Amino acid sequence: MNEKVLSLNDLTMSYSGKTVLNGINLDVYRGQIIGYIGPNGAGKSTTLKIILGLIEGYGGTVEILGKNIASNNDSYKQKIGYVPENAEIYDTLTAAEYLTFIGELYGLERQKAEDKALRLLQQFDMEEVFHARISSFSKGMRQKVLIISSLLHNPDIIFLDEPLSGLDANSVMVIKDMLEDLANQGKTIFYSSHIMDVVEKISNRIVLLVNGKIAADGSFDELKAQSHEGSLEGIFNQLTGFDVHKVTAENIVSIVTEDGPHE
Ligand SMILES: Nc1ncnc2c1ncn2[C@@H]1O[C@H](COP(=O)(O)OP(=O)(O)OP(=O)(O)O)[C@@H](O)[C@H]1O
Repeated sequence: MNEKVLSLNDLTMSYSGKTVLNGINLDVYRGQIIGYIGPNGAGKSTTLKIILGLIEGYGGTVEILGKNIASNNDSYKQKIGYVPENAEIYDTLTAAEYLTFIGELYGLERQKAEDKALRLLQQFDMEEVFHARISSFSKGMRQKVLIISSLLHNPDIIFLDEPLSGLDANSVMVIKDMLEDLANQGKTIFYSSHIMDVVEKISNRIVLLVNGKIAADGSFDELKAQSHEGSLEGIFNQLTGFDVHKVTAENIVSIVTEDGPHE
């Protein structure tokens, strides 16, 4: 498990002169579950999109399984899975069509992709909608389809951007256990989310990004020992210098209610 699978070296990114990533250095090892957290706009999705080859014009290097992703060989993409935060999902397709299509893109044979997709959907009690259009699905059902689509090709590294969005409590438990099992099998999980109690539970390493720089990196216990806060939520608030939640909440309520009840 000491194999380095991902290496970010002095990663930088700017949009129209505004620095978004300001020199990220990070080595990730096989079997790790990285909780990648940070305030809104910190640069988490940007990091993921660069690693996935979706954004160009960045500075520094990204190595996946020892190869620089810029060396214009896309074969590394076969080894990674991605659950994006906002997915373009082809609404007019059925779950069967969509998942088979994605499976084929990743190099699976059509029949194999379809069969695997159905068996995975069955695990979420969704086999009845295998041939229904995705446009008729609830938010949670779509999310399950997305998660399945990222796993069909048995990737080595899985990137998840807010993957539990819309999932009910039972499904959340399944996904949490599934991620742990995958990591135990040597898969590497890169997990970005704002749901601190889940990140705290599933990650064996937490990386906090603030203003495009890594502000903390360690296990939950290590971060806890450094900050003397009892929860990841508390650590997050402390390390991001946010201590005005009560005042902000009071301000919001006072603005909302300032004119009394609406007649
Ligand atoms: N295509 C773009 N053009 C211009 N600015 C962008 C673009 N994409 C992202 N940004 C800016 O880069 C910064 C980082 O965005 P990013 O989506 O990486 O943050 P994040 O940490 O994922 O935030 P969130 O927690 O809200 O999802 C933000 O200020 C955002 O406005």
